[in-house]
Amino acid sequence: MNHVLIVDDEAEIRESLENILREEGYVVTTAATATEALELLRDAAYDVVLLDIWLPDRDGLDTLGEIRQMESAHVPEVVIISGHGTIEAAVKATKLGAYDFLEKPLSLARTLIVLKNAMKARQMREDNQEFARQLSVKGTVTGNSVPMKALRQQIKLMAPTNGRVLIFGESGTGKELIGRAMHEESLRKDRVFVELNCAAIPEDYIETELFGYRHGAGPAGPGSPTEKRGTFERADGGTLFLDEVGDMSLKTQAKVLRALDEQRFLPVGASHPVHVDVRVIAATNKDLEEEIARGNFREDLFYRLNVIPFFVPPLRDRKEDIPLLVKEFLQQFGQQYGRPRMEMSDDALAALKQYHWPGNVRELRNLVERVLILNPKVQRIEKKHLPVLVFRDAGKAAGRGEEFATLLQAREAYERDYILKKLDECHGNVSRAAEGLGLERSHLYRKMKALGVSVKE
Ligand SMILES: Nc1ncnc2c1ncn2[C@@H]1O[C@H](COP(=O)(O)OP(=O)(O)OP(=O)(O)O)[C@@H](O)[C@H]1O
Repeated sequence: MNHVLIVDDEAEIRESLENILREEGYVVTTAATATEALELLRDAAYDVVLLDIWLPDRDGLDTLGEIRQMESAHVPEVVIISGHGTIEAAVKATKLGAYDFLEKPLSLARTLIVLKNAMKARQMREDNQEFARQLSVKGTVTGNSVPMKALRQQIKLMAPTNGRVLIFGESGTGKELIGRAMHEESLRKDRVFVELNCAAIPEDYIETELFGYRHGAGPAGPGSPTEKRGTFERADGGTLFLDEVGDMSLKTQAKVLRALDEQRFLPVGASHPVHVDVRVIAATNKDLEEEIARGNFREDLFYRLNVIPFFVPPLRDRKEDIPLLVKEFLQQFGQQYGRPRMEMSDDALAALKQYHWPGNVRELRNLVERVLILNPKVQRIEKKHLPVLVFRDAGKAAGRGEEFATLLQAREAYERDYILKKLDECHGNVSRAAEGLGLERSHLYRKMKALGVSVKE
């Protein structure tokens, strides 16, 4: 929670701010233009953006608008920097959602205070989102296809036991939802459900995330606490959901194995072990047996986690679930956006069944939300309201070409294809694909999620 992006065309301001903020312990990146800034924001998560309202290439308010429209989990707080004569615009910007504004020449004291408060606001928003997410995902596992009915039965049967479950399935198929459903039907339902996505965390941090640290042995940063409880400790008495478990290093796997066997572990820098009572539910989109053969995953850990295997098929193999899922999402978002009784035409549903859904149910859910937002006056969603992407599989037969409405759409489609191609070359190995693309593995992972790309088994 300390990543700042400074966007200003004056090199002097960029450099002096960068030096000061670095000294204060922030991680700082700079950009001279709005285009450069938007590019950076699409590739990595920032907490606060200090945005000059007067930039050579783009209007500051437009840029602010674009930032606010980014995928919600990544939207940073924006602090506007304004010069003389642009205060009015800065005030307007705060009305449009900017957190605050700073006036040039910058006062060091005020800049630091505003930045600190913006960081706090960003943290609070994240906590609230997590809380809202926890409430909103309490839904049921929807679907009337044979495999989904079987899965629901399996959940009922296994939930009350303490057995470890390993859930296999592509990204976005509903593995976490199934993990939560298991928790809610278990004897631990009144205790916590803690999720850790092993692929979204840089390798260096996984151990401290899992086991926590003591006596200041954690990563340094402004206001970093001297100790932190890891996910194992926070999940005590409840369920720990380890997502993308195949993405842990062999070293971390050895520690997890020991923690599972002994139900105790040593936080980094601690001298005494912590005892816990945790039920672990793990999930993976990789073929772990193949990873074992390649020497990337420990066989003993695999058997420890895989007491009861669950297989969630990709959405393209159970397209009969689409109408029910759409109905459920229309109801969810209809309620959220104050538009009850939303529906979708049979034509549109048929078109959705033509598409191959590489991002699975997550992609379908995102699509329903996007269509709802982009068509504020519509109560019945027709085929013409669906994004072009859906028609790509059906090609010209559907009467829509490869036209994209915006540059962003075209770019996303291109990025998506390129990432898929790289992943294919690397046999679905995200780490190697990231290397080939010149990205951090965790960045590629976030990008894949945003673009609805999943690794094929
Ligand atoms: N059967 C379902 N019924 C209702 N909603 C679903 C279903 N499956 C998935 N979803 C929704 O789709 C989204 C993605 O699901 P989830 O996060 O559980 O997938 P995942 O397989 O864990 O993905 P990843 O591997 O990328 O973490 C969530 O919003 C979830 O609520």
